[in-house]
Amino acid sequence: AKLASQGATVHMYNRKNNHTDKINMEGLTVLVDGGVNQTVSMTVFHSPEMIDDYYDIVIVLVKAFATEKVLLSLLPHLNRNSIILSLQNGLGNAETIKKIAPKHIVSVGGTETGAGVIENGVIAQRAFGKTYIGETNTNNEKLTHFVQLLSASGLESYVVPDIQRVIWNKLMINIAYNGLTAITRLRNGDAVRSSQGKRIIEKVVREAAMVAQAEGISFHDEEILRKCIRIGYEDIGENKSSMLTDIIEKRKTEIDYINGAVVSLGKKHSISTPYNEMITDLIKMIEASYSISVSSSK
Ligand SMILES: NC(=O)C1=CN([C@@H]2O[C@H](COP(=O)(O)OP(=O)(O)OC[C@H]3O[C@@H](n4cnc5c(N)ncnc54)[C@H](OP(=O)(O)O)[C@@H]3O)[C@@H](O)[C@H]2O)C=CC1
Ligand SMILES: CC(C)(CO)C(=O)C(=O)O
Repeated sequence: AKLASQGATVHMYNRKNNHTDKINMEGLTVLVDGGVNQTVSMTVFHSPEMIDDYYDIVIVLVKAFATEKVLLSLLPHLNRNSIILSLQNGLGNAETIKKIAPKHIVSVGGTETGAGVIENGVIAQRAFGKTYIGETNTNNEKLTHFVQLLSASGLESYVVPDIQRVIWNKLMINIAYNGLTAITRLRNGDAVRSSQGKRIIEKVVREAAMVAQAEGISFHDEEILRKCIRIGYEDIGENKSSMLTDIIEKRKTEIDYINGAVVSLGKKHSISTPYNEMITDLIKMIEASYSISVSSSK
C-alpha cells in the first residue's frame, strides 16, 4: 500500500480468501496509531496465469516454509531480469530461492516494520523500524530506486553491502521476541518490560551471538543486546509478533528458521544453546497440540 501510494505499480499474489476479496473490492486500508492512514486501491492475483512478466522486483513475503510452493508456481511467469527479494524472517531464505530460481537475481533484506490483519481488507502497522536490503551483483540501480520509493513512502530503507550481517541483525530481533511473545502471548514491549522476559531475551541473544561468531559473523554481544532491548521498548513495542499471530490463529510457525536455526547451528559448532532449545521445544509443543489445548477452566 505504501509503495502504491508513491505511484508504483504494485500487484499482490495470494491465494483467494475473504481478506483478498475485500482488498480487490474496496482497496487495502492501513491503520497507523489507531487512525486510518490511507486506503489504497490494490489488485490481488490468485492465479499465476494472471501475472504479467514485467515486474522489476518480486518481494517474497510468505512464511519461509511456503516459499518453495508459491515461487515454483510463479516462476514460469516471471521475467529473468526481475529481482526476487526476500524480506522474510529467519535463516535460509536466500538459499531456498536460489535453489528454485538459480538464473534469477536474488536479494535478501530484513525489515523492522511490522503489520497484522485487523479485519478483512484492513491492516494495522505497529512496528516502525528500518528496512535493510542486501546489494546484488547486478541491477543495483533497481534496488536503489526501490529503497528510495520505500523511504519516500515513510518506510525508511537502505541498500547495504554485507548481506549476512543484514540477515543476522534482523534474526537477532526475531530470536529475542518471536518465540517468547508467542509463548507468553504478550506484545513485544510487554515482554521486554517484564524482568523475566528481559532475562530470557538476554540469554537467547547471547547464545545466538556466539553461534553467529562461529559462523563468521562478528557481533559485539553487548551492542546487539542493547539494540534488541531498545527496539523492544521503542520501535516494535506495540507489535504483536508474526509468530504470536500464528499461534493465536493456530498456524504453523517459522520457529525452525529462527530459534530452531540457532539450535541446529549451535550443534554444528558444539555450542550449547539451552534457552533457544527450550523456546523451540515449547513452540513445537504448542503447534502440535492446537486441537487438544485447554481454553476454559470448566
Ligand atoms: N507480520 C510482520 O509484522 C512481519 C513479518 N515478517 C515476515 O514476513 C513473512 C510473512 O509474514 P506475515 O505477513 O506475518 O505472514 P502471514 O501468514 O500473515 O501472510 C502470509 C500470506 O501468504 C499467503 N500464503 C501462504 N501460502 C500460500 C500459498 N501456497 N499460495 C498463496 N498464498 C499463500 C497466506 O495466505 P492465507 O492467509 O490464505 O494463509 C498469507 O496471506 C514471514 O517470513 C515473516 O517472518 C517480517 C517482518 C514483520
Ligand atoms: C516486526 C518484528 C520485527 C517484530 O515483531 C518481526 O519481524 C515479526 O513480528 O516477525
